[in-house]
Amino acid sequence: MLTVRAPATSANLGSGFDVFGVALGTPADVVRVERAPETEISVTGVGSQYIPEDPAKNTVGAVAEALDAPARICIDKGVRPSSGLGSSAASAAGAAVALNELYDRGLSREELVPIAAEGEALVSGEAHADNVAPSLLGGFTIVADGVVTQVDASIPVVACLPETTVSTRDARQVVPDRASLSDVVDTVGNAATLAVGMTRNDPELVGRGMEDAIVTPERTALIDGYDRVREAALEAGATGVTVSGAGPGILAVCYPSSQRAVAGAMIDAFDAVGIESRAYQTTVGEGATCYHSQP
Ligand SMILES: Nc1ncnc2c1ncn2[C@@H]1O[C@H](COP(=O)(O)OP(=O)(O)OP(=O)(O)O)[C@@H](O)[C@H]1O
Ligand SMILES: N[C@@H](CCO)C(=O)O
Repeated sequence: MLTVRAPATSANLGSGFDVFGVALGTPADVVRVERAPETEISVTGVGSQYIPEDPAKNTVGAVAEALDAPARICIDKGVRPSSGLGSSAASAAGAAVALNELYDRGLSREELVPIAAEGEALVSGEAHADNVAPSLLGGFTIVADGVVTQVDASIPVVACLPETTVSTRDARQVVPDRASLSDVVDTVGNAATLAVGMTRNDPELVGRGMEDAIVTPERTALIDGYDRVREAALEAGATGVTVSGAGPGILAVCYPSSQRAVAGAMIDAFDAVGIESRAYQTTVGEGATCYHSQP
């Protein structure tokens, strides 16, 4: 039995739609695998009742198929599905690392990115890799034209998850297919600012660079309480706030000294509109870790 911990991730970061992603210190999925004649999947943990165990419908089934690596796969979900924290991607990334090891396929983490992205194609209709890349590689990742660039980063964040859910498939329907030149110019400027901020571990630059006037405004309309939560986080000291992935999770960047206040303000703001939520106070962290192996 071989065990892999694969972290939650936050994709887009506002200005980097389908391009940027970060690995989060917490939460994470734990994926255990052992060789079997055919793939069998069992799922426990947060939201497991909503996750299919049929290999044709689970992201890890798509990964086992792509690696030609049938296995008994146990997923212990720490990342709630349809939350915006890359739940489907965490399982896929964990399975990719575990099965690559189990079957001695010898693929690098970069080579596993398109394989894990097959799982995303299964659930959202598109093999976008902006969640699987940081879950596999850690830190901050840029996926551009199929090529992944990674930098280690250590930025404090608060990921606040309301009890509501938004499916990525639905949230992709509201993405506009056109943008004005001035919005594109602003977004390029913000994305560049954010990327430099990651290389400098600078929460101010990262927070400022998350602004986006193209995709995010359409997505926030799907999240009850978004404007109130964003305002509350900024007032409590966040340097930037945006939708995490396809939502409904909301990501705030901050300095360590204001992390606790930001988390409390976000929970209170959701509470004020009658929505329960939980906040992860964490930092941009490591990629999937293979931490236990037994014969
Ligand atoms: N191993 C898995 N883990 C989680 N969800 C899975 C898994 N396999 C299939 N799914 C399905 O994928 C959907 C959740 O994926 P979705 O992309 O909508 O959410 P997410 O991964 O939490 O969010 P985001 O990609 O916005 O960060 C659910 O319908 C769920 O049943
Ligand atoms: N880039 C993807 C991430 C969510 O899986 C989206 O926003 O649709």
